[in-house]
Amino acid sequence: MKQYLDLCRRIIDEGEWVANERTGKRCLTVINADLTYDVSAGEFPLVTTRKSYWKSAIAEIIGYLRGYDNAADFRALGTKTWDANANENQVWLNNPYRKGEDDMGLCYGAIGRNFPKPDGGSVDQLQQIVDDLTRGVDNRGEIFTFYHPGALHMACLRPCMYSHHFSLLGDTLYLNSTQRSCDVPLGLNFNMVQVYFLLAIMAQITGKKPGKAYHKIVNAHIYEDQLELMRDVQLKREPLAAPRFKINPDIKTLKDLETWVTLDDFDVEGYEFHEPIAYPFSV
Ligand SMILES: Nc1nc(=O)c2c([nH]1)NC[C@@H]1CN(c3ccc(C(=O)N[C@@H](CCC(=O)O)C(=O)O)cc3)CN21
Ligand SMILES: O=c1ccn([C@H]2C[C@H](O)[C@@H](COP(=O)(O)O)O2)c(=O)[nH]1
Repeated sequence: MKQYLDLCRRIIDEGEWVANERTGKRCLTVINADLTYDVSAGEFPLVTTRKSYWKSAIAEIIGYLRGYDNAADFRALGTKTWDANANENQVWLNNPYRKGEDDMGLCYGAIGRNFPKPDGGSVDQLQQIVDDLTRGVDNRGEIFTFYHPGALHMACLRPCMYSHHFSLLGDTLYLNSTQRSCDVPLGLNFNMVQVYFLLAIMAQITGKKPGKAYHKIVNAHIYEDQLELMRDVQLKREPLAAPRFKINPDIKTLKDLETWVTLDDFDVEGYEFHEPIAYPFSV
């Protein structure tokens, strides 16, 4: 939580204004931030200086792991966070590749679990990583990437957290996640939870101990219409004690995650938080 507040403060103190063509808004921006979550110590990085809808964040990442490409599937899992990008952005609505209502196109898991090979066919990166880690193998390239430069024009949005690289030291699993673009008031509140979750769940389904997760952010920004709420409301509040994150121990395989798991299989204990803040969202 301190890391998060420090980054928010740094953007306000040192950020530069950058015009963004896609959203038509200006963003106060810094380049490069490195956050670390000690999953072995159970340091769950949940924001306490406003109410965080952490179940939405978990639903998003489970949808990515399942390879969903449709906002309706995300809604069925428990989050509406993809509705606007799938259905309200005019550039995407005009895109000939859009397959109709709720389609998100080739983004995140839809490409990551079915990554096209130049010599034909496709690769399921996640299945390969799970198989390797389960056998105790880290080939120094256990990378789950969503970034395919030749397919970006076929998606409603380019992936923001676009690479997750897993490593084994003995039976301890580590994760390095990279994010190219970060909406700090809204997106990062979810992305921190997602990086923690990804290491915790991958350790559980591969039979490893979780170590640390390292989260690199390249472009970290606050949109102009979010600035006042961040500076004058959220940053005036004192953070509260970190809660604990619980995963149903019956989740043992990737298949379990793909088939029967719901948000009821996750819980947060001891979550104390300040009043909700409704930040504006830019489509
Ligand atoms: N501008 C922008 N920021 C993002 O963070 C973002 C995108 N676009 N597009 C793709 C996904 C969708 N994400 C989203 C979308 C909406 C919320 C949001 O509205 N959050 C509210 C309410 C959440 C809820 O009720 O479930 C919040 O207060 O956190 C958060 C992340 C993250 N990503
Ligand atoms: O997981 C996510 C997904 C998206 N975001 C934010 C970062 C940007 O504000 C927008 C994406 O816009 P681009 O023009 O494609 O950079 O969404 C996030 O923070 N986290």
